[in-house]
Amino acid sequence: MAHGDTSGGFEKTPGWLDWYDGPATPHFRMPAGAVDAHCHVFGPGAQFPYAPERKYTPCDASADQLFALRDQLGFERNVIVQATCHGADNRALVDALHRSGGRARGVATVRRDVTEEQLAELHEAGVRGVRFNFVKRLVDRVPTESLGEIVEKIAPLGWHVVIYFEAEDLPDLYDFFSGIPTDVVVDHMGRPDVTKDPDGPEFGLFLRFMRENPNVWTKVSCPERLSVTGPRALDGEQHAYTDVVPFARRVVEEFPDRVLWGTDWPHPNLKDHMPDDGLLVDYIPQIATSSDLQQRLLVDNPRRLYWPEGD
Ligand SMILES: O=C(O)c1cc(C(=O)O)oc(=O)c1
Repeated sequence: MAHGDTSGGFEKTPGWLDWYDGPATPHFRMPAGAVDAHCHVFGPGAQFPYAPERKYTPCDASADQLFALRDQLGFERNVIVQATCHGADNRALVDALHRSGGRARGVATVRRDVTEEQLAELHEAGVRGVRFNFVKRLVDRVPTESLGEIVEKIAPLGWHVVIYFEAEDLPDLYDFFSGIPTDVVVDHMGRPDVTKDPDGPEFGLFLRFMRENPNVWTKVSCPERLSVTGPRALDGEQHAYTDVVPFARRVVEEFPDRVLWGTDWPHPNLKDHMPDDGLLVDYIPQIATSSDLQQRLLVDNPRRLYWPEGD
């Protein structure tokens, strides 16, 4: 089977782009102990079926393939985030965590009726957070009251909440997000429209959200998703996605202790290209321009959040 096929009788969403096979070895020298703090596993569908309520059907992307990429890129650890194509069935995630030998932590999706026993099992496997998704093309909206109940259940475990939303929805969600008492991690900088001014009101609201809420962190990830003018991380490009750089650099410099970075492998739902993950790693020094900022972004911050107990 080719790397990107989907097993178990599932048919990929038409136009699906498979993850990039044989990525370049990055030029960027990763600091020791670096964490890829946002990546996913898909299936394999034959073993871990995709959820009936999913909005897309991906190619398979297994834990072993993820760990091979980790080694190739020079990361030591992963934070694996439950992908929406698996709904609240966390079995593929938990299996990947078990296979990682302690080198991965997880962020799960749970429903309001999740039990203490189920949460304890997830914790034992290495889960340290739950993900709330507000991107309409990915999930049906869950009422914020239900999410509030979930927060009450996970807070005693010391978990945090990962939120995924688009910039235009922040004004409506601002108060709900600001009321979450645990740590909060925003996926992909709240998806700014990078054709707008980084000093303008839209990104300004996101920066204000981070300033006003010291418990809020963000992943400065996914330039390949946010970029409009590129250039793309392909064919040896060493300065990819320059249109996203001013946004990410701004966040890294103002909040150096509350930023994380991840590959987002296997890059669900990209429409126009699939990046070479080696060249995507070479984007990092454009946004974290000193070894001190790189150390915090890639090592110190993710370890504080996901391995606070130390090694
Ligand atoms: O923008 C996306 O399509 C996307 C989807 C998912 C997911 O399906 O979980 O996760 C991401 O981080 C990004």
